[in-house]
Amino acid sequence: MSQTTRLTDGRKSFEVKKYTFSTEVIPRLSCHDPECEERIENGLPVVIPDANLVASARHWNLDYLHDNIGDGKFMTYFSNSKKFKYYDDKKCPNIKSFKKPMEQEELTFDEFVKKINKGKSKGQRLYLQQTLNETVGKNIVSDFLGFNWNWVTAQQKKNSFGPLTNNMLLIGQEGNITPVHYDEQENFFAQVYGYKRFILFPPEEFPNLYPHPTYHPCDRQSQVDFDEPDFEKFPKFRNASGFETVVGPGDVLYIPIYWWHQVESIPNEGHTISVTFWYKGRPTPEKVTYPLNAHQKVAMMRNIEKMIAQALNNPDEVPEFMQNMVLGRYT
Ligand SMILES: CC[C@@H](CC(=O)C(=O)O)C(=O)O
Ligand SMILES: [Zn+2]
Repeated sequence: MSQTTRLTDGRKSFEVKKYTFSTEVIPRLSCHDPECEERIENGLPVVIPDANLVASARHWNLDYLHDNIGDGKFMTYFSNSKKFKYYDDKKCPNIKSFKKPMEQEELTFDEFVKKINKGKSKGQRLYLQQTLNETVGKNIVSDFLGFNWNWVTAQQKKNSFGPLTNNMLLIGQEGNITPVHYDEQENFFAQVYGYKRFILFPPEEFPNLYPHPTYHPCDRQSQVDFDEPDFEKFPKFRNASGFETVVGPGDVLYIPIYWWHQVESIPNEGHTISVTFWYKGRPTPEKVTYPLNAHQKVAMMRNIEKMIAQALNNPDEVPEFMQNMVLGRYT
């Protein structure tokens, strides 16, 4: 059994897997604490235990959702391992050798619950990840309208976030892992039921986490397997250093745009229910100030990669082109 370490959500403590990198604890601050506001304003992660963002959903569990969520379809991912590494279906043709790390299917909630029980016997794991939409039943609509929109909208405004893009409902089995990746949106992650471990890395850690190329189906995902890191291929991963926490029912974690995160439904703690609040990033400032910060540089690298891939008009030519451009020349 690999080494373990202990983490707490401020109420319970959990034994979790110890990885090769060091981490610091993400601060847990009241929404009334000026430091909490400052961290959000400065694009730093913070756990907020008392925002009551999804207090109106505190009664959500699988039975209640099953009886009230309606007969809509829910995107569900299937994995034969604990990992659910996201991929963009539209980019699969770019990498001929790409093997999908998981399967996906749209299920009714009833089918989802039935498959969870059936999957257990076949060693298959499920992860429901669906944007909440108008198909949900009236009780869920009422719970949704009861979210603390005053608080989260005030955060959006005072931090000049862009529009709310969506609220995704996430229902995972204990032990499920979303491998480390970054998103191009601001996120107030609300934990409704169960416990999730979050490991975060700032955008500055880009060189240590080796994301797939932008045209790859796993764009924004790290190539490094935290369980069996290939230090030959990814030597700088030895320098990785992050932050972590556990979120429990009622907690909100602010995940700043471009911050890497790995999410684990803590083993043996039952299933998890979460709701994301994703917002477009702040508008690009009129006047650029120097030096550029890390996430501006990530955005630049992404744009350059996309431009080169488009200009070459052949993903297979990009690796050689990029290597010819930098190897041995920028030492
Ligand atoms: C999308 C799944 C993931 C959350 C996440 O990556 C995010 O909210 O950005 C998780 O909870 O497993
Ligand atoms: Zn994410």
